[in-house]
Amino acid sequence: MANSSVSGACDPDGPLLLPATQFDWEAPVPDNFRSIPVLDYNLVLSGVPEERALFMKQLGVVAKKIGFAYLINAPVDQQVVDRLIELLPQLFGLPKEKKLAICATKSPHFMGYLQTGHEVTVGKVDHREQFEFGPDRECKYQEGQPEYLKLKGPNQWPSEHDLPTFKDTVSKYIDQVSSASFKFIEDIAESIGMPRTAFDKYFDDAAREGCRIKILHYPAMDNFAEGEDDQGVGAHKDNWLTFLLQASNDVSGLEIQNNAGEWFVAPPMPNSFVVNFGIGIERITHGAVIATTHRARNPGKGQPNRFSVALFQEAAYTKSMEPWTDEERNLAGCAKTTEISAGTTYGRVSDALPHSMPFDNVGEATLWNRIRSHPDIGYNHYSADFVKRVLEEGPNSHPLAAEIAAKVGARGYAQASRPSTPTPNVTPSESPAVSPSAHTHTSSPASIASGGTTLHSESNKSVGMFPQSKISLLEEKLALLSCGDEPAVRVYAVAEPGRNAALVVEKGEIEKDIIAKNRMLANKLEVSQSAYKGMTANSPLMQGLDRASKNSYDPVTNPRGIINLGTAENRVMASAVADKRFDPSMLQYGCFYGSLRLRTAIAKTLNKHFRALTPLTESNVTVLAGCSAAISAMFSSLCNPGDTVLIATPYYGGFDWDVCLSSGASLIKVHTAAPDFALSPELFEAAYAAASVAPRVLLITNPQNPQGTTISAATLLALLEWAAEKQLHVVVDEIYGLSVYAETPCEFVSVLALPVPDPARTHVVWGPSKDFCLNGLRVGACVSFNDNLQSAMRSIAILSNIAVNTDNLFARLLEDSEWVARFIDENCGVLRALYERTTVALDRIGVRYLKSNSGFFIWMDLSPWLTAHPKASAAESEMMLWEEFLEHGVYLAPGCAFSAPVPGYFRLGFAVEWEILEVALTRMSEVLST
Ligand SMILES: O=C(O)CCC(=O)C(=O)O
Ligand SMILES: [Fe+2]
Repeated sequence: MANSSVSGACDPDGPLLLPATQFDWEAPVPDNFRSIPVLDYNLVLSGVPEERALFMKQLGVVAKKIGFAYLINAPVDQQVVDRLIELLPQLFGLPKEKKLAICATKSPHFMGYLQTGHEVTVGKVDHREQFEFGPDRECKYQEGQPEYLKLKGPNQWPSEHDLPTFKDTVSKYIDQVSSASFKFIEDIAESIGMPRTAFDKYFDDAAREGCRIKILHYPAMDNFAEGEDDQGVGAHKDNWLTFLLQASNDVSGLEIQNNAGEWFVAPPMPNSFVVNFGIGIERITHGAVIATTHRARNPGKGQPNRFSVALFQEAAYTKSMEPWTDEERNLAGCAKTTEISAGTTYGRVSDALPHSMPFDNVGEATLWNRIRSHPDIGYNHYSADFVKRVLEEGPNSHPLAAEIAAKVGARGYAQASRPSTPTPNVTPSESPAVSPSAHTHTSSPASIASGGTTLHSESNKSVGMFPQSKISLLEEKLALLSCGDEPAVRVYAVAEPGRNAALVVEKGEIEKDIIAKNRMLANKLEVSQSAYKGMTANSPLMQGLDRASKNSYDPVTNPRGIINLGTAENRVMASAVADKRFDPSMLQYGCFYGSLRLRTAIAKTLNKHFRALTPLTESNVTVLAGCSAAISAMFSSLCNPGDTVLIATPYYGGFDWDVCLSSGASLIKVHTAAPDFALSPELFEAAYAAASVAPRVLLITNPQNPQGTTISAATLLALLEWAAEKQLHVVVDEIYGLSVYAETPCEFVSVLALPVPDPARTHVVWGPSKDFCLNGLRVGACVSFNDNLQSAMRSIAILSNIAVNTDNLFARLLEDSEWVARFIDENCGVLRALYERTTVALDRIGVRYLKSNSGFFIWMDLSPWLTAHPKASAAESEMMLWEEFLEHGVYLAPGCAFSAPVPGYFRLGFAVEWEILEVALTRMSEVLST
């Protein structure tokens, strides 16, 4: 019996195994193809029409002739994939009792662990153990409804303690690969000449929530019993669309059968997915897309174990899998390529969904298949009648099939064939007993994410558009909002006719409710409310940085990557700073609020370059690990929880964290007006008068971010006078104070250079992140003549104190005052040149922007381009445009990240090499010209 599955395996004298990357796309695909080609998704992501067309042509060949391909550069975060791969040996290495504690036999949703011997393909036991996970969701099944609704439900996770980050990693993996697969199914339609929406009708919201994955472990044959074969999974076709991750780079196992009936190996290819189509797609496309038979073999003796992760996209359970009608196909000129006969194509076997669908819908067919593979789970959780029908259908080699057949009274079952390999050793304790009592159905509460037309009634308000693939995430958030006795906020995620879902919130005292809910949720997590706010905040600045750094542009190695113009970093002058080296001897604690040496160096530098009216000494400076820490220490020292801080919009969104999180204070946003966003005491006076809690601090940034402009000395003085009258503290963040490239000197005036009316209440924050390209160094200085404030800040500096080496390094840099002066000069020259070149390009595109003189931003008004999305609100359109830029490889910071008073503004950071900036500007103009 050994190796019986190998018959028909690769003929060593057969055609050469062509390296996948050299696949000859022009030649007709021979029936006896011996490799599968590589599809590069960058051809789609590049946005270049010719490349897209090439991809579609190649995918068409794959769809019609091969059924399998490697897909590289899929829009999936490689770090998530790598993390998952890293976790797999630990997952399967969990003690047996921990794995069995989340055994799938306990789950009506077939979620969880299945040990070897519990799956059978074409009459033989598969030698693989597996975990099945899906999007975490409530089960919507209720008594009396079709049983297949029970298939979708919550996961059984290994505990966070046993496997830290596993749940998060798998959830992200499912989310991202599902999204990629939903794009890909549209690509498949396009590749065979159908509209991209041709498959849409086979999906519903539940299907689009995300796909299931099977995490698979194929043990090497070392411990196999004598005579056992190497069937990891027997020959089969998949159901619909599979994204397979071959997670062990050094061991093959997947084998594919070509159209001549021969088998060949598809070796692992790092950083790729193997995609393949199932018989569902084959059926509805009338064979225009083929489903190809494949199998997996266990690694031989002495080889490493093999891991893989299969993500199975499924059609909607509620739909029937009716093939495309003739009209649908004729419309797109899609020829009827192959007549599909039941069960077989090209003489290949199929162990999946039958081609002729004797079922009302996909859900029933899926449940049928699942129970056929796992009659024990069927018996534990589904009606005896359904299990009986499945078992009566034909032979079933599951180790418990005979026992279950007897219990449900399946007729004729005695004739069923037994496994052709030794029955795996299944002890009762490993295989949770088939208990008749488990037949009682537990009805789960209805999900809050109900669909339906009532949601669009007058009383509802749409508050956001989200890709459908994100609905499950929304639901999670909404479930949080709505938990408690009575849902205080009724929120629904519903599909819109297009490709987005709308989040609908019923009118009501939403703000108040959310605050109350947040308090409750913070209590539940036993964290403070401000920490909870931080934990749940999700700024585009963070998201953009994350996405841009994970797929960062490089002209040689990643020319299609994202160019980051959104993050406030001066990268253009970084190399000029890099030759200032660290002193490695500084390994002991230093002064927690900055060494005397560093504080002195900072004081001297600011005295000189900010032209301080009253010279600073080291006693006026407290240093922390970055300006966020400095601002946080300053506001924690100035404010009590509940205090308020006046701030003009647009402002650097990070203040939401820096100012509020530790202090418990909140921001009162004072809206300025486009196009110049000017500040005035009157503006603040109005907000002051309207505030229910008297403000305690006025926070100003100068030079301004995101505007890239300076505040005139006259305006500053007027603001300081007004604040002094009100006894407000004024904090001026001057972090861009040395990056002033204005044509006329003195366009920037530091508050330290002014005769301030209330010196004890006037404070400055400065650090080298921006002016010296040292974001990563983490140095931030609180500058103030107020001794009490200094001691308060120094007392909490230990919570985020500067590293000694950093302290030393930066002190040495500043002490080289000639170098500092030269650097500032050179930096400003470079910034000026880049500003000019960038604005010339923007003028050419026709983009309006605020004229800047400092920092390294251009605050662009892209509102004329928002009208491209008539159905969405302006704020939604801003995010859509943002997304479009990202998809075209440019990250710009959207105005909402700065609480911009009007939608449609974007911040462009131009402190990058001109060659790169130029590429980014071209990409921008491409987006704006479509
Ligand atoms: O693990 C593999 O390589 C193949 C898995 C597979 O084909 C399946 O589970 O459907
Ligand atoms: Fe498969």
